[in-house]
Amino acid sequence: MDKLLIEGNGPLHGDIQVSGAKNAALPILCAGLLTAEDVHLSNVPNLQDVRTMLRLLRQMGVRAEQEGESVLLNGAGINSPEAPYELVKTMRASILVLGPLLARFGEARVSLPGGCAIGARPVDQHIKGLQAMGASVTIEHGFINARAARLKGARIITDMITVTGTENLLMAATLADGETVLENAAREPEVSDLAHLLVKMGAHIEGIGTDRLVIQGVERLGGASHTVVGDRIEAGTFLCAVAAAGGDVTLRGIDPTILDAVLDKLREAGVQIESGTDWIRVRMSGRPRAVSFRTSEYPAFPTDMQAQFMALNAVAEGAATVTETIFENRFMHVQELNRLGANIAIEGNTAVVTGVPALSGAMVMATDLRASASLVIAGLVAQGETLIDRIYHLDRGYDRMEHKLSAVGAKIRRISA
Ligand SMILES: CC(=O)N[C@H]1[C@@H](OP(=O)(O)OP(=O)(O)OC[C@H]2O[C@@H](n3ccc(=O)[nH]c3=O)[C@H](O)[C@@H]2O)O[C@H](CO)[C@@H](O)[C@@H]1O
Ligand SMILES: C=C(OP(=O)(O)O)C(=O)O
Repeated sequence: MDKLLIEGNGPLHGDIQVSGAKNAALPILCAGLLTAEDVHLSNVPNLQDVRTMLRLLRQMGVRAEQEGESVLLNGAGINSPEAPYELVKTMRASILVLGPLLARFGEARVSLPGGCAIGARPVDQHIKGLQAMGASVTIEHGFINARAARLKGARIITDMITVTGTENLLMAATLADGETVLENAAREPEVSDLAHLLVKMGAHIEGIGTDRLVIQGVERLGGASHTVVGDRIEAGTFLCAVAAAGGDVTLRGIDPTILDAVLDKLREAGVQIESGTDWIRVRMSGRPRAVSFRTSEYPAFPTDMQAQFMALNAVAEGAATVTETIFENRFMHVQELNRLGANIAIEGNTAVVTGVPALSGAMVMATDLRASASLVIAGLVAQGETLIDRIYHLDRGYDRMEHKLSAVGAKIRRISA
């Protein structure tokens, strides 16, 4: 199993190219299931989750050619509308094949994703929405079996805001008979990016970027070309790294307006931010100030940035509270940060972080994707060496992170077992 070895090494300087967003690329790859024509994608990040999704699509009979950050999909030859447990268990986003398969082929068989380190993460709202559209759904032997000769438009109000739930129902609705209204829809930029691709494929969608999506179903969708939006969470992670370690770094390939809540908190922490249409420059000297926040749905502060800000608060001046409202178990990084000398106490869904002047390197274990990122940030500022085990979590969602950080002066290297 690969590990990352980091030596705390002072400020970071230079440029970093941000990759395409994992959470946009995964639903967008699934949209390739909705058509028999070619879908050309660019800015697809080089991630384990993308490789897993391509494997899953190929197994169903999709032709998927990948060259660098471009992917060409063709779903003319799909012969098996099924997502097996072996792939779903490694990547929960596999559930995103359910809506497109059912809408285009009238049937789908998708392994139920299990819980994961950050919470139980049920998919009841995906199922409820498809049932409202006339699907018959049974759950047997760990699989969701869904059937519908043709889905029918419906008005669907999900019990909570769900990102992949909105994406699954949106994709299903594009080929349904009649109008679907998705109330309480997720407004995350990655949902909008998917919707923009669907429109290019011939879908009729109104309300993109709002919490009410209105979709007029069409008989079929065609091919399209699309560039995946930049990854705001990857960008946010590098911003936190500079905020903690100090330095002057410009991130390229990222729209700053989709990071408003994160940039606000960084400014509050004392970080200097400048930005243009597709870049963000971050400058920091001295110790950050601790910042309190609570996670919430977009456009508020993202849960996927909570762990990285916890690492930043760990070395900040003062104390702050961090409240996690999206997932019931997303504080697994706290124990590991404390192994590095942080002072963090958990009270229910709130963590109280009292900043310390310095962390000290140690052996730590990554427990999930963003927990891994928080340990990398902590390792960059800790005195001495930090060895992070189980970085397969990091590889799911970061494109060559150690290369990008080395290029701006970090002492970080992968140790392959
Ligand atoms: C691939 C992808 O895009 N992953 C993102 C997506 O995950 P994901 O789409 O899985 O997260 P959701 O938005 O669905 O989850 C939000 C909350 O709703 C609950 N819930 C959700 C669906 C459902 O049917 N029933 C239910 O109870 C979840 O357990 C969670 O507590 O949004 C999360 C919240 O921004 C991010 O952290 C993930 O990075
Ligand atoms: C929780 C995340 O991803 P996933 O939904 O793929 O597990 C994440 O990107 O932080």
